[in-house]
Amino acid sequence: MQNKVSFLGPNGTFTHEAASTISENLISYCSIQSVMESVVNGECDKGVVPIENSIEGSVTLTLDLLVHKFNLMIENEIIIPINHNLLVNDGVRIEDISDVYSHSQALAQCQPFLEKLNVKKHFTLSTAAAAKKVEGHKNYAAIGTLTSGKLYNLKPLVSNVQDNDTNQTRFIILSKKDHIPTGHDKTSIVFSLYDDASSGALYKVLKIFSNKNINLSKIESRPSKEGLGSYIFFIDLEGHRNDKSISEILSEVKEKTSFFKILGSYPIY
Ligand SMILES: O=C(O)C(=O)Cc1ccccc1
Repeated sequence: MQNKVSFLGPNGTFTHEAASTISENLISYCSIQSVMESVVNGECDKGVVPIENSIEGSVTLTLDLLVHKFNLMIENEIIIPINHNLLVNDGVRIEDISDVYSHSQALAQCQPFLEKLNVKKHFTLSTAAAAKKVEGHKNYAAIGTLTSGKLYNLKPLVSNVQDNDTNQTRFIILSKKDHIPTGHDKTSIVFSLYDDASSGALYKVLKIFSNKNINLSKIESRPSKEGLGSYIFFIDLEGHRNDKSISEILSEVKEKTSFFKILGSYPIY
């Protein structure tokens, strides 16, 4: 069947909720990497993965895989509010809980609540994988969506356990191609500098954007994995890579950097 969309599953994850807003033809994969693989090998036309959360910041695995492992393009983005629930089996009281399972981002977003609970924390590949694991264990709880609670026979013992009421996550839709220009787009790029240690090296690249009045909506650095002090920079800039002015700017950035990759142009959400 055409237009299959993969997502970080199993059913009941936040990514499932995000992916449901764009398609009914969804296929669940158990890891971010396997979602990306499904698009590369043509099993699916698009894949949805989380990339950034308003409390916890970037999903670094997604960034690293896009830079180092897969040549995929960001075709669009989806932002949804995130409410976490402490999910338990029927009859379980808060004092029964010794272990809490969830995705690393979810555990981090609920840090103050979990500290008060004083429980052991365990990472799973997704929040719904945690709910699945907890089903039937009276001393375990999961952090996740109400949907995953329903799917895996758990009840929300406490709702809205995240650190902040305005918790949002940005998901990206990955494809082999990015989006055609719409007039209201942004472009995600990643690059590294010839010499991280030389003074003004990053400034010289950023100046290319500012000279042409191009607004940057995100800048973030990650280790290049080649040694301490060596970084790669992720930048989101306003405009589409097919706009003449943006394409000239990107060529200039490419010339002045030792590594350069366009992750895609797509509509601003
Ligand atoms: O595990 C999930 O449900 C996901 O979709 C990843 C995630 C985890 C926590 C917040 C947002 C997305």
